[in-house]
Amino acid sequence: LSCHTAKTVQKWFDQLKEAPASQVFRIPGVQLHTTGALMGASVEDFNNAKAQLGTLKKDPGNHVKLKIYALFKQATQGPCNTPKPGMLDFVNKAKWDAWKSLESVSQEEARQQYVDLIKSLVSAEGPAVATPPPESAQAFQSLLVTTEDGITTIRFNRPEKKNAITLDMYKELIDALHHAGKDDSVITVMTGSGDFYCSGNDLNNFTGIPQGGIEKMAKDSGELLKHYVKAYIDFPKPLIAVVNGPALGVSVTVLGLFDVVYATESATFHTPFSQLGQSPEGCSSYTFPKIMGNAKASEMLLFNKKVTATEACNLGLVTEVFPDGSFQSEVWTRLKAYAKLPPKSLALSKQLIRSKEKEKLHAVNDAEVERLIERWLSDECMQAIMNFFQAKPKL
Ligand SMILES: CCCCC/C=C/CC(=O)SCCNC(=O)CCNC(=O)[C@H](O)C(C)(C)COP(=O)(O)OP(=O)(O)OC[C@H]1O[C@@H](n2cnc3c(N)ncnc32)[C@H](O)[C@@H]1OP(=O)(O)O
Repeated sequence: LSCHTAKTVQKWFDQLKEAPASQVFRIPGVQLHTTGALMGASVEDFNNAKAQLGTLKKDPGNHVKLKIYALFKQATQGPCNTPKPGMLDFVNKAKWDAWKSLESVSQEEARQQYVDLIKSLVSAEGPAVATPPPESAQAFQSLLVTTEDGITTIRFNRPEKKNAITLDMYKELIDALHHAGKDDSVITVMTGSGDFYCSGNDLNNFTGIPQGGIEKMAKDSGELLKHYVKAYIDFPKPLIAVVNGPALGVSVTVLGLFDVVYATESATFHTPFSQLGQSPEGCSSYTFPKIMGNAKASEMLLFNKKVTATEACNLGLVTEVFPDGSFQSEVWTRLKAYAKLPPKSLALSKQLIRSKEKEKLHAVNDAEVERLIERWLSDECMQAIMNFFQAKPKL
């Protein structure tokens, strides 16, 4: 740099300080790269934090994820100058807003804040303890699946999101059910981690608009739902729901396809379809009226009536209700005894009970999915989903 005046060199350094990370400066006779080491966190710290982010075990929640996203963009690209996404593109709009809000934060400061935020998330998780999965556990992202004492247990495992079912989770559930139907267990149990059984369809499934547009998204979701419900209709062994807390939407409707439903006293059952501009699925438009009669089914499926475990038991949707305090011990003692019964006898008896209806159930599933594809494209449904996310200052 000695061949340039001090003033010129100072000007280049000033530009360099303001430059986005990784930018290359061409100065006569030299090439300078921004390294991020000028102040605050170094590029190395930043890259380490980026790598650590992928190792977090707990989902930090949408609010924090937005912050991380915005800091990352600000640190690597500087202020947001991309066009604002449309109103209905909820996820991208929220991301854009978060990035835009950091307009006045310098890239160095954003990098430092990013590193500090990731550090705080990592330390909040405590020291990493390697816990080997049980021998019979299968690897899924959002489910815990184990086989023990003749029982395959499929556990919804997104407690921080109340076990809402993402698109990938539907696929995992289909796989887990197929596997459980063929493994050497006698019965299969579905239950939830945390305080919820399941909050139904993850409403984010309908917020990002993929390539191919919303028509394709609705069609693909319809196909996925059809296969998901089919996995219950065709399930060959006794299938038991252990409803450990509130259940919503699609996690309730498929209960009509289970053989036994045990619920803890504080569980509730809610199918808010009209509220969401949607229509029933999981064969509930057929199984609910059959189980509880048209009038009671209509209260649940048309008018969003949330019922308690005891009410659901009186309606015939739930087999038995247990006190919260003894729910787990009573239910699992009973299930372990069931799993000692002769497996072939159980499977064949189930087939006798269910086979007469299979064809009908598949036809109902097809019709429900067809109606839902149309509903998902309706203004009523889009507005309802938008309301859910707008009601909360989070995604
Ligand atoms: C292939 C597609 C098939 C589609 C099949 C269609 C099915 C239809 C249905 O399933 S309809 C039912 C849809 N579910 C809902 O409408 C429930 C929406 N959620 C809620 O009403 C509430 O979150 C709650 C009552 C389940 C829990 O309320 P609570 O106040 O106790 O907790 P939070 O709201 O703070 O929830 C914690 C975080 O979990 C996120 N979350 C919960 N449920 C869902 C969901 N269904 N979809 C997306 N996200 C959900 C919530 O947003 C919080 O996240 P955050 O911490 O990041 O803010």
